[in-house]
Amino acid sequence: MTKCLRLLRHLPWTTQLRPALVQFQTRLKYTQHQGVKGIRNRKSFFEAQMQSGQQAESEQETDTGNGTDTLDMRFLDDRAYDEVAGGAMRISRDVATAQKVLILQPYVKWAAKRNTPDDVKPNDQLTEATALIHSLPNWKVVRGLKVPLESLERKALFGSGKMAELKTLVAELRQEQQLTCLFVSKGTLSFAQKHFLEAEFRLPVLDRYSVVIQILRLHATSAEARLQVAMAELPYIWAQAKDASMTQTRRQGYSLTDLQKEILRSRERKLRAELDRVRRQRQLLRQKRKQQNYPIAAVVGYTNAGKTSLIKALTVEDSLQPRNQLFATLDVTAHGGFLPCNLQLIYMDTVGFMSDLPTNLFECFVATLEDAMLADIIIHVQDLSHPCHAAQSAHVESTLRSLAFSIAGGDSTASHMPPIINVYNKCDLVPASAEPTAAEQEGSRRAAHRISARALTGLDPLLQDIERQVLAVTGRRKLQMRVPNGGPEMAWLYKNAAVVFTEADEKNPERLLMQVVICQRTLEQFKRQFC
Ligand SMILES: Nc1nc2c(ncn2[C@@H]2O[C@H](COP(=O)(O)OP(=O)(O)OP(=O)(O)O)[C@@H](O)[C@H]2O)c(=O)[nH]1
Ligand SMILES: [Mg+2]
Repeated sequence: MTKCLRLLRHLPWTTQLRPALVQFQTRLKYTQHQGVKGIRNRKSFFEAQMQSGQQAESEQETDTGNGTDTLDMRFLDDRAYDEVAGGAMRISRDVATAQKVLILQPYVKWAAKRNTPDDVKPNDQLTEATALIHSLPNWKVVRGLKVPLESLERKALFGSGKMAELKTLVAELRQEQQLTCLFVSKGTLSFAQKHFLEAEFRLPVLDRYSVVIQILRLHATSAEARLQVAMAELPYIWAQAKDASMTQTRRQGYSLTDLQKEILRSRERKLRAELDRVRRQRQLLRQKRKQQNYPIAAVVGYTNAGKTSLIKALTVEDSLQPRNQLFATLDVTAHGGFLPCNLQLIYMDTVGFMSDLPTNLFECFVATLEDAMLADIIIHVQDLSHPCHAAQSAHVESTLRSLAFSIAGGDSTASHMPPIINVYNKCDLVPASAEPTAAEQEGSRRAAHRISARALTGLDPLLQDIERQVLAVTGRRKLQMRVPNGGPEMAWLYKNAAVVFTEADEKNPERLLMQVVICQRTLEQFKRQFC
């Protein structure tokens, strides 16, 4: 069986062949939370290593416990905290509650007239706001409106004429369609703005921060993701409370008592302690992967660009479920795949980025994104069919740069970014004959692979490029070696290097020609042992 597999892998690597291969290969997945599942048939080996690693860590650091599986999550379910959070976010933790939403997309009139490719138009903002609401089950958009404004900072947000118009509309929608809340699609509304609008409309008013938190709460199923989302809620609550106390709204309903402040502080302390534990756990896993010497490719990109779909296409991993929802992936998971040269590679799936969100919302996910920044290469997946493609990729690139900067401890000279491979996904949705858009012109300057993760097109050249970059960055080389046929050298190379192909030596039938991909360290080991 193993021989058969090897033979199969020596055949040219084509997308058509891949599904057939998959039936034979046991592709296993590693996740932070379910323990390490390793790659190919090395699961038990990797798990044994993990256990010994965990033991070593708990021997060294007795206060760290036994990893994320034993995280104490009970404190997350805290009614007193939920009340405080609900007061700030205007929405309960219960995501199952049906909501009928009116979306108001405010935009600054003069800014909307600018016409650079990186500018997101109000129409596109409204589409993104609608997608946010549709990411929550049982939430329906009753109507979406763009509202031109002079500035987004006024306390009333809208002028008096606009306000009267909106009030009439809200009253109508309440009667006809049982409207339950308003979503003002702006990063955060100040407490004063929210309070004022709620008094006028007599309905709860949500901003982007609170809607995104609600989506994250829904999609966070693993222990780590739940901790991170819980942490992401706190800066928002503190900011709202600070704003409320400045506007002296004790009488108006939202200010924190000393007891509530203590509830928040103690929750923050516990969350920090648990997240530190998660971080150490991640570092340990990174070390293990380094020891295993598997090259790692982090797949990053704007939310819904198709990161999970691409990994699924490259690894043919059945368990991966791409979903047409924003922030579908909240856990960094690793998936084993093969490069054309037969080298095993780990693809890391990551949480998607989104613009117009306060940075502290994503600060909590930095620990997971660190994995991406410390990978050997980054694959930046972009949705070419999206009208704001250029703005989205510019946002991802600048976030990556600032992540690299913060990981380097704020030292710009030390900040390091792995090589980036740009991938334009969803090409099946872009008419081939269409005039090149601004985004595409931008792309031709930056050399990107045009693929469709759904239609499985363009993947072979992409894999070739990934291979080229991985070999270069990890110092691996392709070598032709002549070894005794069936000898220990051959077995050693199969075990420790990636064998691209083998063929009998025509001049000497007792010898075998092996093309292998090998790193310098492994080559030295080989020489020590056999030469
Ligand atoms: N038409 C088309 N749809 C695609 C393609 N790739 C992905 N999709 C769809 O786009 C949606 C999002 O795909 P995902 O792979 O979940 O995107 P993601 O980047 O992982 O999203 P998040 O995890 O939410 O950040 C799904 O409905 C996919 O089926 C493609 O090449 N063509
Ligand atoms: Mg995903």
